[in-house]
Amino acid sequence: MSHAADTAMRPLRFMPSGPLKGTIRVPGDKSISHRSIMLGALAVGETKVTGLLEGEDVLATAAAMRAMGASVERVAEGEWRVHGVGVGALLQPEAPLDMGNSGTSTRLLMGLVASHPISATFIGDASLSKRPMGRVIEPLSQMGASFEASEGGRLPLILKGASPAVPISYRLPVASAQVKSAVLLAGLNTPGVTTVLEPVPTRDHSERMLRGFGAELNVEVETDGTRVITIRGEAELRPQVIDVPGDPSSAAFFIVAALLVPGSDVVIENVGLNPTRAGLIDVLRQMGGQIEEINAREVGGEPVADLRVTHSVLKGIEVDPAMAPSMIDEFPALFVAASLAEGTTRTSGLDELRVKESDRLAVMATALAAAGARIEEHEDGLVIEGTGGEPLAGAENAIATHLDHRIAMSMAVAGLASRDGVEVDDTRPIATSFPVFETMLDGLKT
Ligand SMILES: O=C(O)C1=C[C@@H](OP(=O)(O)O)[C@@H](O)[C@H](O)C1
Ligand SMILES: C=C(OP(=O)(O)O)C(=O)O
Repeated sequence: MSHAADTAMRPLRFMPSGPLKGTIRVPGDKSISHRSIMLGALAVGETKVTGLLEGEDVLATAAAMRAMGASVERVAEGEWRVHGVGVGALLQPEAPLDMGNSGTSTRLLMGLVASHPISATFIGDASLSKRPMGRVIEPLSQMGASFEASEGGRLPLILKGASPAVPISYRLPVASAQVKSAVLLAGLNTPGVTTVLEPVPTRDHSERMLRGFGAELNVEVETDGTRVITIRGEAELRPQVIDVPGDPSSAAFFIVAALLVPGSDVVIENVGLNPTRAGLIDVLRQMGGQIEEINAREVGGEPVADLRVTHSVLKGIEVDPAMAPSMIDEFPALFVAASLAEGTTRTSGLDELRVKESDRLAVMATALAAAGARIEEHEDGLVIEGTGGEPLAGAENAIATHLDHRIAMSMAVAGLASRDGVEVDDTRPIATSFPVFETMLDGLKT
């Protein structure tokens, strides 16, 4: 599964482009795709999924669920069938579960295994093996699971599930949908009621989908805004028909590209606009970006619209740190937009960016500076002095992407908005979340 292990690095130079024009439809949402397979694998009967993202991260989840007894089959492009084993009936995987580059697969599956009477070894690529798993080891240990992890709570790790697991009430110490989801998924096969207290709201796909599959899940909001999420265990999940909306995190690269490249006019169809995911669009509008929502509707229980994006002169702003969870994966793309805005853009409260596929603050600061942007790196954010719409100079040497798909795609967009182009050292990681990125980009060039 680890693309990086079996092929050579694939560098590519992204050259300045003329106006981007046309209509595209980005692939399915990665978070919803993972959860469709996981929950389908726990429901008895056939779950039908259309619009599934066929990126490496989601394929890692599919392989893991197969290794634990579910049938997960591709019928046609984006169209999948999952036959589940039922909550409580996951099988002991015979080989280590290879999570590739995917934090979501790892942390959510750790939650599932933690309350089943099985053990599993989790392995991943060089990037994933640096990421902190202590944040899920802690609550899952409280529920009775045991762990043998590598130094600092990292992969490879062996997890032995608890049977029965113990229901807990857990206050999230970090704003993380992955930690929240790990505890809720462990709660599915735990007798009694498991509670997660979420002081800062994060993406709520797990809550929506668990309820959709028939779990007894409730959310109450306390006066200080804390969300209290309860799930009753030993649930019986019913198979579903799911149409996965387009991924706003993938759309982000084309939104920013269309705003930055003069003369652009692009329609991106079927973009998921769940408010816990749509922060980038709000911020870009505050900066003066013209992003129009057309044909707002619901797809798969999520708000969706087509977005028409036209070239705009952006203005630097101070980004409210409270927006961070609703655009956590979009900051690399925002930093590119800010590099061409008029004036200063300040971001803060972004410590979490340091523990993604790469340290996204340090890596983007270095990458954009190399491409001619004016950047200051702070402990929890970047301050960017924009060019006022002038293209960036571009980068002579290849940009180091550190096995991080979002760095590669963001710097590809920086290349489009530059004078001499930007070379990224390795485009392979793009296939983790957006395998058709380059083809789609080429299709918009005029
Ligand atoms: O739950 C999810 O599907 C995700 C949650 C976020 O991670 P954190 O929970 O670490 O913030 C996000 O960065 C990731 O791409 C997907
Ligand atoms: C952080 C990301 O994913 P994950 O945590 O699943 O690796 C991402 O897609 O930007």
